[in-house]
Amino acid sequence: MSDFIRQIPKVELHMHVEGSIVPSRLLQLAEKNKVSLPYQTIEEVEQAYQFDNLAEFVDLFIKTTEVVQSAEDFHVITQDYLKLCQAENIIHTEVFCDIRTYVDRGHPPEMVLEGINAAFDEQPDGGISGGIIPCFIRHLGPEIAEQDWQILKKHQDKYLAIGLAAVEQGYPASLFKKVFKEIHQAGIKTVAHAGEEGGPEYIWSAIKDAHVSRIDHGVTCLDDDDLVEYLIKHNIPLTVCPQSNVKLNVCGHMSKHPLQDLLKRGLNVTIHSDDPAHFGAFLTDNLLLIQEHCGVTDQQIYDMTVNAVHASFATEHRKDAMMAQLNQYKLQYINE
Ligand SMILES: Nc1ncnc2[nH]cnc12
Ligand SMILES: [Zn+2]
Repeated sequence: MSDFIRQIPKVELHMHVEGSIVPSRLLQLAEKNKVSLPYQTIEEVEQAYQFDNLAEFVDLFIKTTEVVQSAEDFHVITQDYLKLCQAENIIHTEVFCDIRTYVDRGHPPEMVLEGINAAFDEQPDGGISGGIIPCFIRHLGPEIAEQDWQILKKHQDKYLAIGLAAVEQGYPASLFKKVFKEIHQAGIKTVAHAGEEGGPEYIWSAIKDAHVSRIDHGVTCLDDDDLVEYLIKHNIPLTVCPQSNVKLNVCGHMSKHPLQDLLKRGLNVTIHSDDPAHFGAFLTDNLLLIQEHCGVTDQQIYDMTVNAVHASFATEHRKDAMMAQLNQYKLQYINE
């Protein structure tokens, strides 16, 4: 069964690029850039990656981003990540980043956008496709998001969409209504983390106030039948990250994850890794874990991958090519 998961072409839509920095690269960048970290060995880094909740995680996440200090560093971490994608047969990936953390440290925003894009640009024809989704850091509030938008406005050819991430509780998308209206009017697609720790009202707000094409996480939608109905009617994808939900105490053990309930209700679910290095599970691991602990079948894995192709911001032409690749696996494994 797991051969199917390892071999099927995959699509990643919810992955924060600094969350893919493996401990060895983290330590190497810290040494190169003379950043003093509270851990010296790979084991110490791994031990530090234990979290009680999202706020605690976001705090550590932002601290570890200090090791990334140049476009070349972003280039290298994205190259590392794309190599892992190749090994997992991830054929398309849309990576989150934020510019604010770096702008506040005196770096130009181009450092982030151009560093990451340089790695995508090196992909050969027919190689891994994708791009960047810069996110506002919601706990910094709407004024900072507006400043970020003024920067991002000038670089519209360098990203696929704009997102909203970081500490959710107390920071609904409604606070960012004005800036998201401007972004929407500029014809730029949006996504937002919602319903990770926050309740259904955060998801409603992401839909109504941030005009999102996808909800990142969205697992708490099950607490509101009207919301579930709305998400189904409008076919709004939920980019669900099972291992992240376990590691950040959203759902307890993986066997308690609400994934099968989301699927039974007929929601448009896709599966992703969020911060794979921090949570110890890249995309393939997440798929293996849900198969083992949530009873997810190969057919469900296939269907969620098809959902991810359609939920992506790839061109229609690229989506057709991805579907052609996926269909081969359908014939091989599902129709047998
Ligand atoms: N799981 C997550 N939720 C919100 N913001 C994040 N930034 C990195 N990982 C995140
Ligand atoms: Zn996330």
